[in-house]
Order: sequence, then C-alpha cells, then structure tokens
Amino acid sequence: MQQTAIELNGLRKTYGGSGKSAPKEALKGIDLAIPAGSIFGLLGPNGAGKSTTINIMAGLVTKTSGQVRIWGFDQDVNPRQSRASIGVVPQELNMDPFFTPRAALEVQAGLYGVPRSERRTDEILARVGLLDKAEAYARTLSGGMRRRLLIAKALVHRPPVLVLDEPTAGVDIALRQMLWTYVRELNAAGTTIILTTHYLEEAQQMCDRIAIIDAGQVVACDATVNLLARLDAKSLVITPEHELGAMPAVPAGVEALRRGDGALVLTYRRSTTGAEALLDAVRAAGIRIRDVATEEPDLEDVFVSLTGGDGKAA
Ligand SMILES: Nc1ncnc2c1ncn2[C@@H]1O[C@H](COP(=O)(O)OP(=O)(O)OP(=O)(O)O)[C@@H](O)[C@H]1O
Repeated sequence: MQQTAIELNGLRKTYGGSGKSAPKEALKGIDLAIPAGSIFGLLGPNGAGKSTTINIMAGLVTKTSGQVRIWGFDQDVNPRQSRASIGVVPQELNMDPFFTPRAALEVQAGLYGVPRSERRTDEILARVGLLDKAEAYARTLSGGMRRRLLIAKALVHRPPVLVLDEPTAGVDIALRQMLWTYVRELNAAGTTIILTTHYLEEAQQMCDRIAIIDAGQVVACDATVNLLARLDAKSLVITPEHELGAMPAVPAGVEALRRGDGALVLTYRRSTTGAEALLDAVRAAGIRIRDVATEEPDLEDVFVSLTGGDGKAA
C-alpha cells in the first residue's frame, strides 16, 4: 500500500510575464507530503497559489522546477501513470452543453483509455445521483447536478487520489451535505481526498490534515487538531443571574469584557491560567453564575494568525 499519496519537493512556478506584466512567482518552493488515505485540506488566502499547486499536480500547468510524485510516480519520469493516479474536479462548472451525462463519462473514459469492458458509467452516475438524468443534455442540468457530473467525470479512471477545487462554492446546504457524505464514503473506501474550500469551518470538520499556504509558501502543515492546539487562547463565557455591575478583578493577562447579550467573557491563556482562578474572581466580585460555557479557537483564528488574512480561504 502506498504511504504517501502526493509528494511535492521544492515546487516552484513562475508565470512568464507578457507585454507590460512582470513575471509572477506563484510558488516559491513548496514541500508537501500528503498521506495516503487522508482527507487533506489545502487552504490559503486569494492568490496564495492553491490552484497553481493543484493544476501542477493534475498536469494542467507546467512547473518551473521541483519534483512532483503522484502515488509514487514521478511526473517527469512516469507522466502517464502519474496522470492516471489523480482525478481533478475543477472549480468552474464549464462543460459541453450538448453532451448527456452518460456521453460525457464515456468520452472521459475514452480519454483515459479505460477499456469498454471496465467502464462503470451507470454505476458512477447512480453513485452521484444522476442516473435518471443520464440522457439529459448537460445544459438542462442545475448547478448542483453539474457539480456532481464533474465529480463523476473525475472518477471514471478510478484514481486513488481525488482533488476537489472548491467543491461547495455556491452550492446550497442540502447539496453540500450530500457532497460531503459522498466524499467521506469515497475516502472510507480508500480514496485519498485533497480539497480546497472557502469555508474554514468545513475544512475543520472534514480534513484530518491541513496545509496553509500563503504567498507561494507553506506556512503550516499539520493534523487539524494540532493546528487548533497551536492557539493558546480560550474564553470562558459567563451568563450572570443579574445584570453585571462592576467588572471583576481578574488575574494578570486575562481580558474581561461585557458582551452585548449581557454575558461576561473572560479570555485567558490555557498555559498560564486555570478556569478555577477565573471562577473564583467572578464569585469574589459577587457575581452569581447562571451558566458557563467555554469557547476554543477555531480554524479561522489559526488561519488569521498565520496569514494575517481576513479568515477567508478563498
Ligand atoms: N496564468 C497565470 N499567469 C500569470 N499569473 C498567474 C496565472 N495564474 C495565476 N497567477 C498568479 O499566481 C498567483 C497564485 O495564483 P493561484 O490562482 O494559484 O492562487 P489561489 O491560491 O488559487 O487563489 P484563489 O483563492 O484566488 O483562487 C496569483 O498572484 C495569481 O495572480
């Protein structure tokens, strides 16, 4: 069994300038090892280099230098095998409007040299819930159906690695749930999943590992739980029995503020302050506690702290 699904070493890409525009160094030496069997998130602010990285993996953009290995196959040494090991679901919903889903899958299978006897066109259409649309023209499909057809197309050659570039952008909640259920099933059946998403909450829920790239460089790559543990801050949210009077005297390094809904929020560092000391301070101030909750940092906080961005992994 393959241990590493994708390995990038010193990957660089400079887009050549044309006319008045200067050359653009989009990737400045990316090193990444994506474990086989994982659901791996590739996040970063606009222009970070996510699409460039994915497109190089998919063989759609030529790298300037560095090494790319897909399922153990070096892209330069075994281009055919490396291409056969990856399926990419693009961001855009472009497709030939006159192809039916069945025809689109057959053409795709032909492009990848899948023999007729090994094609699973109807099985794949059924898996993505499009069997009843098998003979409909693509132009009559809804956005959600098109997205599912693109996933189906990426699966015809049974790649062990599936890349989804912003699969849920502009997709409604019901379809998003369906897509994620399907992605989890594919992963449970052994497919390594790499995805970029705009929604950090979604990445936090779906991905077991996450790489954050910023300005063409990897700024973090770790298990999702470890990334979240990097931020030491935590908040204690106290709902008082009565309206708050004076703020309590809190230990050094703790920030106390009154929230609009009347709750008292105490933000502290887990490494230096215990929740007990905070509760003592609250009681000592004569505040009677009706309810207590804690708030942990989320991926958005980690993202902002690493990229200085606005929390949008576009
Ligand atoms: N074909 C191209 N020619 C010139 N520059 C390009 C080209 N494609 C991308 N770039 C530039 O390379 C950088 C990285 O772009 P890329 O599309 O990989 O980022 P991204 O992380 O996918 O961004 P987004 O979240 O906006 O899709 C950007 O500065 C972008 O303007």
